[in-house]
Amino acid sequence: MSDVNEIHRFADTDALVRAAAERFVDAVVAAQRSRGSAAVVLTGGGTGIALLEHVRAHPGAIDWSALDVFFGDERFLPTGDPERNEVQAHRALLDHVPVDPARVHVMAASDGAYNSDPVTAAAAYGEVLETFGADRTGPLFDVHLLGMGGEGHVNSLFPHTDAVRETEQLVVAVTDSPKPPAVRVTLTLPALQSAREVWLIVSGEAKADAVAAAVGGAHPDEIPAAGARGVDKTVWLLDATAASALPRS
Ligand SMILES: O=C(O)[C@H](O)[C@@H](O)[C@H](O)[C@H](O)COP(=O)(O)O
Repeated sequence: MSDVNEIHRFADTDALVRAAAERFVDAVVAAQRSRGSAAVVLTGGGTGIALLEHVRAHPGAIDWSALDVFFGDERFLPTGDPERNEVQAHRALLDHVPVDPARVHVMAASDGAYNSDPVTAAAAYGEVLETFGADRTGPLFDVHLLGMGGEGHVNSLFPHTDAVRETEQLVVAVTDSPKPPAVRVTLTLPALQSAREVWLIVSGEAKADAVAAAVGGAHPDEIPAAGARGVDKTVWLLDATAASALPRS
């Protein structure tokens, strides 16, 4: 796991999303060229979905048939609910590109296979990751995208919760998320730390203090984003306001 934070600042949210999307296309293409295929983890939230919309308009040379798509967290809601992260990701990008549906690994819906039980749904997604990892050499994912909340949450890992303290399981259920909806399924810090590169794409003044705390090495129990570290790289992509509490250098 790399201790180095790479920090990139952009004038505003539009410039941030555009740059993050271009970087995402380049990273996918590079992984496909060097390893034959790429594995990415998508995130919900404003910047994460805006990035996908930009990739849809500017897909570069991505080979959609050689891409595995995972989700960092999911809002445990019925199939097709517009608040589900995978539904938003499909609308923003996945419905519009020739991705292999068998390689889009969605988390179960609350009316799906697991009898409305998020714990079983989380365990099932953990098995999906284990099976995927068993066939792969090197880190599980090439890029794990993340947004971040004002109190430093990433995926559905909120401060001072069992989920952020998880050290064994790759996926857990959350039943009392402070950000609605309350019930969610989320990748844990050990899963995040199984990505070659973790990218935190953050915009807005309300997040500036948490950005500075995470970059400054806060404890993940206080600021979960501080535990979001890639094997090779941790990349912060920030707009000017989100970067405003960082030291100038
Ligand atoms: O399901 C979700 O809501 C997320 O995956 C969550 O972790 C999100 O990425 C952050 O809350 C940032 O969201 P914004 O970019 O909208 O602030």
